[in-house]
Amino acid sequence: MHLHKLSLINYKNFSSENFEFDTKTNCFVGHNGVGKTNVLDAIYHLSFGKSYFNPITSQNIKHNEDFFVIDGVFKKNKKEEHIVSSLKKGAKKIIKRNGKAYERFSDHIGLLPLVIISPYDRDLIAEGSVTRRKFIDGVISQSDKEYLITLIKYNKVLSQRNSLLKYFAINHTFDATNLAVYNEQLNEYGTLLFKKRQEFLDTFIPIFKEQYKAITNNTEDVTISFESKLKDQTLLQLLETTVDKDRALQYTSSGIHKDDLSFKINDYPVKKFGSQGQQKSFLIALKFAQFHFIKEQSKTTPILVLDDIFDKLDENRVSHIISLVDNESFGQIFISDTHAERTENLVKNIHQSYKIFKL
Ligand SMILES: Nc1ncnc2c1ncn2[C@@H]1O[C@H](COP(=O)(O)OP(=O)(O)OP(=O)(O)O)[C@@H](O)[C@H]1O
Repeated sequence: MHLHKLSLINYKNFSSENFEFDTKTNCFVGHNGVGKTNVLDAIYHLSFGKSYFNPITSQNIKHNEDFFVIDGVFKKNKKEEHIVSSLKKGAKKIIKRNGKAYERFSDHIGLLPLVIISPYDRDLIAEGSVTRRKFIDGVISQSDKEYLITLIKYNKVLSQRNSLLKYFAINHTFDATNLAVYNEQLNEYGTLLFKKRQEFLDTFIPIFKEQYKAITNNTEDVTISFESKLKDQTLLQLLETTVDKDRALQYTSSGIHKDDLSFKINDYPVKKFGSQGQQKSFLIALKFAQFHFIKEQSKTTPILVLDDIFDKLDENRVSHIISLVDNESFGQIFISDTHAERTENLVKNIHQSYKIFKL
């Protein structure tokens, strides 16, 4: 699968721009702030129906304009997939596949798998559990429709349960029967999601360890462990034991929306004890593992997007990583960098065919 053409109108700093891509490697080079990341983000948008960097879609309309259009032509299994995402200020975003608008954006997820490696990945280590859950959800959703649909249902019921808890508090009332309806539903969806997360990690963690070893060339013991209260009890039991707490807090304090991952190197948390280099290698291994996992599950080679790769690592490390990319298991790649010469020297080693776009 590859992205053949991309047209942007009023997307972030671009008024009107057209690209025709190489089936293998494509690089965007230029000074800081010229829009390299913005093009990569537009490509991400075509795959996920939203920006990677700015989730408030209306803010992606070019300043002083009132709409944007991202238009991409992909080739997948010898067929053309024409995806257009557009937004007019004040209206709802529309995503069309081959001329037909999606009723549910979630139907689009997984059609055009993509993995992005960007400086923002550091949030996976540095920030709270929500970024790690988003990572898990994002990886599984690209190859498991049932997971995504169940997650949407879970989140809807969760928000309804939270509204009910607020209602109880405001009106000084309580209705256990009413709450029990939501508990049952959360239990049904949450149990499935928990099981799928566990199954995912059973496959994913060994791939991650392999990738970390290949990237660092050493034998440090890296571990990812799944932290979930559902390991010891059912979600129904959990919700019943935390009911008083939930009423006091006016939100649901337990469930799969509290699951987390713990990252360790040689038994010490990466966040506190990992060197910068170790943290960067850890993140790249996570993303490469994501790539291989999705490829295996969806039987489609994801597009790989490497934003500002030199921000993460020195030139030797990047060359080493690129040498890992340099094989047939990777498909189309998009790279951004500020130095044209450095990028060209690097990409020559990936595939013989490449294109450099100077922005
Ligand atoms: N909605 C918008 N309208 C107009 N310009 C925007 C909008 N959103 C972002 N920009 C501009 O896009 C530019 C940033 O582009 P981008 O992040 O793609 O740069 P870059 O080339 O990747 O830079 P760096 O090398 O520093 O990462 C900034 O100048 C920013 O002001």
